[in-house]
Amino acid sequence: MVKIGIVTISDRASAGIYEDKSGKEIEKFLRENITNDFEITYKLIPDEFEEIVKTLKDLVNQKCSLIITTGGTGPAKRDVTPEATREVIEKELPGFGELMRMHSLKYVPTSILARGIAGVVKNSFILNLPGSPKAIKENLEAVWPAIPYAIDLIEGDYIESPSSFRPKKK
Ligand SMILES: Nc1ncnc2c1ncn2[C@@H]1O[C@H](COP(=O)(O)OP(=O)(O)OP(=O)(O)O)[C@@H](O)[C@H]1O
Ligand SMILES: Nc1nc2c(c(=O)[nH]1)N[C@H]1C(S)=C(S)[C@@H](COP(=O)(O)O)O[C@H]1N2
Repeated sequence: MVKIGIVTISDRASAGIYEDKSGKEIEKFLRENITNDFEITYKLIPDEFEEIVKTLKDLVNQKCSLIITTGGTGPAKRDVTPEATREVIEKELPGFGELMRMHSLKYVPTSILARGIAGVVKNSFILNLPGSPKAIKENLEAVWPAIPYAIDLIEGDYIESPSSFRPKKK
């Protein structure tokens, strides 16, 4: 079974001030784009560096092949998701952040403020998305096609997804 972690990082959603719509948007996207069975571990935490690091490490140790975070990627004082992610990953994959920002400019000029990164550690691929619910699909539609193959390369679970791309083996 494919294991996936969804981590919503939001002071206000984690305090119950508003409902976490962004985590639900990630789940919706995955259900629409993955055709084999998968199970989701969901976490809702505040913008606290140590808590983010611990949550990501726990999901890596639980062998989640894909871990998607939402929130805490901007320039505000409490936005520390990229820093916490960098603390956990072994290799950064800069193309994902570059493409997400380039693609998001079509939707909103302030997408230049997002600092989300992607990277790999052990058999896990970690991706940061912005916090706004509408940003989820806008970013995932750009980078999703390369994610299942990236997970193949780190020997994670095999994700079946007609909307993804795998280079043909020679
Ligand atoms: N998980 C979420 N669910 C629903 N709406 C969200 C979520 N995260 C962010 N938003 C919305 O997107 C807007 C911009 O996101 P941003 O990450 O700046 O929120 P924020 O103000 O930093 O949230 P917080 O204080 O909870 O960390 C927020 O004002 C909020 O309306
Ligand atoms: N596609 C897309 N990207 C987006 C947005 C959006 O609405 N759509 N919001 C932007 C805004 S306003 C901010 S501040 C940054 C960082 O958001 P975060 O701090 O919630 O992670 O993401 C940006 N990227």
